Amino acid sequence: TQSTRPQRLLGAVQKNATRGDPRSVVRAIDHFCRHKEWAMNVGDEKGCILDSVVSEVNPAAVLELGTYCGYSTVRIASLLPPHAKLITLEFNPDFAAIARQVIAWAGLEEKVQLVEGASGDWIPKMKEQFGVKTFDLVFLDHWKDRYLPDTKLMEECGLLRKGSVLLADNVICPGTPDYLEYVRSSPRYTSQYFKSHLEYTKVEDGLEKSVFLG
Ligand SMILES: CNc1ncnc2c1ncn2[C@@H]1O[C@H](/C=C/CNC(=O)c2cc(-c3ccc(F)cc3)cc(O)c2O)[C@H](F)[C@H]1O
Ligand SMILES: [Mg+2]
Repeated sequence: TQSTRPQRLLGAVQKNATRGDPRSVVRAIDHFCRHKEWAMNVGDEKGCILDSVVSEVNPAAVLELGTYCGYSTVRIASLLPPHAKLITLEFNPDFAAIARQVIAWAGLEEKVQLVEGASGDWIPKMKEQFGVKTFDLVFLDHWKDRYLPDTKLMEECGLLRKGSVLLADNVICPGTPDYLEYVRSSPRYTSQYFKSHLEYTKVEDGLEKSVFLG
């Protein structure tokens, strides 16, 4: 039977990356996506911006919406201080299964909790289920029309504190117009656009960094 693209991406990691070496896992995925098959990972160019924001925030609690194959999960988790935790939500069981193996190959299982389910169902349960108070950093990279409703849900559930950072992928391509309008016009956020390119292409895209003001 035919393999799927995520399965072939995992194969490239197992073939070309060193177990326990997150950077080699990131490099193997980027090489696969640039030279073999494009896939919707945040990629190396936007990934450097992601890395700099993670390092600046130095978060103890991170939420990622949309794990896919775990590329950004590995990038973020590899930069976390000891005892910091990354919770990543993925509702497609096939993607979740691949991501678990990518995260394991990187040796980052201790820092990552992959939750199989929908953000809308799990965001309201974060406190009771995972003992989370608030998130220091949220990386949004799931369905683009869900960025805004899920942000409002996180606000309502008290998961954001003064200074919490939201970092959103794809605000230009495919685009998240309602989310962008909201974080840029709301007095409760200060927003900054990091211009870049759609992963592995020359098409414009970028990340929006929004700090919640409480
Ligand atoms: C809605 N709640 C969810 N809860 C848990 N997991 C979820 C939820 N929603 C989706 N997922 C999960 O999160 C992932 C979804 C990622 C979506 N990403 C994109 O579409 C996306 C698209 C492009 C793109 C650009 C140009 C072009 F020509 C073609 C594609 C580039 C990008 O960087 C992207 O991130 C996963 F697939 C889904 O199961
Ligand atoms: Mg993306």
